[in-house]
Amino acid sequence: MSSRIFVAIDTPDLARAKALAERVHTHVGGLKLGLEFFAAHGQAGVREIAAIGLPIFLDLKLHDIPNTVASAVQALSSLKPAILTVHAAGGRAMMEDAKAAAPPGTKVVAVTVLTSLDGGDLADIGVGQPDPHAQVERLTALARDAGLDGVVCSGNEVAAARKLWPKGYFVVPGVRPEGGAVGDQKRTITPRQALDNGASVLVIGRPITKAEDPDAAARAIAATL
Ligand SMILES: O=c1ccn([C@@H]2O[C@H](COP(=O)(O)O)[C@@H](O)[C@H]2O)c(=O)[nH]1
Repeated sequence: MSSRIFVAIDTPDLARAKALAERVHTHVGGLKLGLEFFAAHGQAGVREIAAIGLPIFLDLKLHDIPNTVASAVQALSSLKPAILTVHAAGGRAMMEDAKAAAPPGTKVVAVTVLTSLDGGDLADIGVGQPDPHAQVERLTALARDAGLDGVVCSGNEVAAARKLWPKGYFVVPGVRPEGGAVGDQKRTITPRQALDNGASVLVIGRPITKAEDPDAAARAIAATL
């Protein structure tokens, strides 16, 4: 079950990223690199982390017009990430073009509603339906119809999303061990509950990377699965 964990290596420090990845790599199934790391080290940095030998989840959350996103996906293709993210809010055509530009073997998944947002935040940005649950369902159906591989949502919505898309691939961040500090996350869930609700993979960052002993933290979480 530890193979269902992708650790979010969120740091702009390449040496620290490598050290963290090396420490946890035998206890997890993959490594997630996002904006913080990519802005600092680009494709060369991704290749260095990929050399450790685990699948790479490139979480760049692309969101632009279809032509720009498709070109960006094409420019990233030689990295052959296992998973690549776009924002579902970019619309159907953007998602269709992103998938068409991705290399075979890369799962393109759409972020529905960020796990750091709640209903109040959705109202602030003018989402007509300020209920994260309903918005996740709406964007899951759109991503499915656009031919993507799956979506990113919180563990609170994943059961409903999977009902709409039984064969979808569901990536769940905002995961916290029982009693863990939530930080900026607003829609959290425990690792066990997320899997029970239908997550395909879990994204876990700070509960592992900020722990005094990251490998012990990863092992302890894996033991709850
Ligand atoms: O809705 C989303 C989409 C992506 N993320 C990313 O997952 C990790 C979570 O890190 P934690 O330290 O476990 O909170 C982080 O890299 C986010 O960019 C997300 O949290 N929510």
